[in-house]
Amino acid sequence: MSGRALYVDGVSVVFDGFRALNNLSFIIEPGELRAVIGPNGAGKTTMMDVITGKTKPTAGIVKFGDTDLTRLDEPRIAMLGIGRKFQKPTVFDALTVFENLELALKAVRGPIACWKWRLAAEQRDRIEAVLREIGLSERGQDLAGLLSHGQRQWLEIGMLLMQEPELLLVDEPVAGMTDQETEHTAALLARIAGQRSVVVVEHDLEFVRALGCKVTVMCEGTVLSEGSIDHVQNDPRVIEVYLGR
Ligand SMILES: Nc1ncnc2c1ncn2[C@@H]1O[C@H](COP(=O)(O)OP(=O)(O)OP(=O)(O)O)[C@@H](O)[C@H]1O
Repeated sequence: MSGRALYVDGVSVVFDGFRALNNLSFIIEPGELRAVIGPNGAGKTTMMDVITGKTKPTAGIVKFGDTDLTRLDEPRIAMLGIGRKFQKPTVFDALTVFENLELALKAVRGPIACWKWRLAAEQRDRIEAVLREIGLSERGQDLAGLLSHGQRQWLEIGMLLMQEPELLLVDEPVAGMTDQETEHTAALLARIAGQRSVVVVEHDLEFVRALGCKVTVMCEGTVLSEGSIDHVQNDPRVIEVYLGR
């Protein structure tokens, strides 16, 4: 897999004297799937805000390949191929599943290109490929409003995939999902990583185990532990601040 690695090195974020991130460092390799866990207030959301340009670090380096992300604003970072999925899906209920994906494709093309927009065969194929990837091939012509909670989350992941991100940040994807939907989501994220890097922030440890990837444990704005799920679950420091409570 060619592609860019994400380097976060010595990053601190200080809000009114409070250190939300404190010398945070990690590397995400191209095509890697990584889970990030940690107690409330550990700095997970702030870490994603720094990568996407919503928050500027007080100190440290954030690079995507050779590009310094700290110098770019949010739209420029998105255009570089860094996508973010928030917890709450933002799909359009009154449109079909297919139309939602079509809209995500148009969003990439920009307003002028959309003016003359015609859905070429190539783009139709791309939408159908994403429908297969997210497991919604049978639901393409259904209104998004008819989807289950889990299916809506997968559709939103599909909408991000239409933009062909190189790095996808996913915030608590399985909150409120059934066990079966959770399993499906783990398989989906494991499948879509490889062609792109995927960072998943999640509290559900069974889901994290199902992802079968390296886990970073954050606490008080920094990395407390890193390794396989078995490694971090047996790390006494992790047990003390996170698992043992
Ligand atoms: N804009 C802000 N101004 C001041 N403090 C902030 C701001 N944003 C976050 N914080 C604080 O920074 C700390 C880290 O918050 P963050 O939301 O990144 O943690 P988290 O790990 O995502 O938590 P959770 O699991 O609850 O979502 C928290 O103590 C929070 O109150």
